[in-house]
Amino acid sequence: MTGTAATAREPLGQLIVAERFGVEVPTFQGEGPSCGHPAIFIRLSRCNLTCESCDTKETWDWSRFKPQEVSTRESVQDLVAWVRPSPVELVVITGGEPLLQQRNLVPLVRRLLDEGRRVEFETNGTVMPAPALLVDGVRFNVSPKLASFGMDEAKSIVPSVLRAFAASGRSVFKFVASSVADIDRIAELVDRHGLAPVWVMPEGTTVEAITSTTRVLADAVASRHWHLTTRLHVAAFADPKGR
Ligand SMILES: Nc1nc2[nH]cc(C(=O)O)c2c(=O)[nH]1
Ligand code: SF4
Ligand SMILES: [Mg+2]
Repeated sequence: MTGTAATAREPLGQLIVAERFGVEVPTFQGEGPSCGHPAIFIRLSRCNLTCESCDTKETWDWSRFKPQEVSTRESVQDLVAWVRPSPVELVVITGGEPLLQQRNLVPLVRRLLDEGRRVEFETNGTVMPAPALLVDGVRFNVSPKLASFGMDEAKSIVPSVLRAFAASGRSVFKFVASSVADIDRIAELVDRHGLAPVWVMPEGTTVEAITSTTRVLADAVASRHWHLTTRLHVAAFADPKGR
């Protein structure tokens, strides 16, 4: 069994969490428009996609991981209390696919915003966001997965959802790329679905891979007047796990 979506059956007010970090050991948002900004991370378990190049398979690949061993149920209240002592303004909610649990994210996000935080979601762009999440203080870093990333685009490209994110005015589109051919594919998707602003991030989990892929992509990204991001946490920390 892989890629199991968990939604309606979870007890109200609880989230299935894979890991959380950035309070006890501080870190930065490593990717996208807030790259370099101090950030706290809540990584939710479960995904509706099964990308071959996924670097967080512990959130969904039940052929390799046991869900009970790689996730815990945590209440909204406990997560808010965990964040509270930190001076860091930005809370990043990632996964997996965090919007699979959006019913229980609404109260979490509301309380974080009430306490003066800003929230960014890292989402794969296949799940329609609830109107209650489309509010000031929330941004969506929408990362549609390409066939070259090992995902069937018939599943990963959902035009109605991409258009809703684009229309929200609260989204950026952050594509992972490893070749100039990927940049051409991104351009087709961007034109077809009216996606903006566009960010491109090199694929890679080592400094060497990210550096060499950045060199491969940079001219093609710059010539389209798109944004380029790195994966700062990979370069910044000797052990980027939990950072
Ligand atoms: N520092 C840091 N920044 C990140 N931005 C997006 C992340 C993710 O795994 O979604 C991530 C992450 O895992 N660590
Ligand atoms: S959408 Fe993201 S979390 Fe889900 S399988 Fe693909 S890379 Fe992994
Ligand atoms: Mg990551």
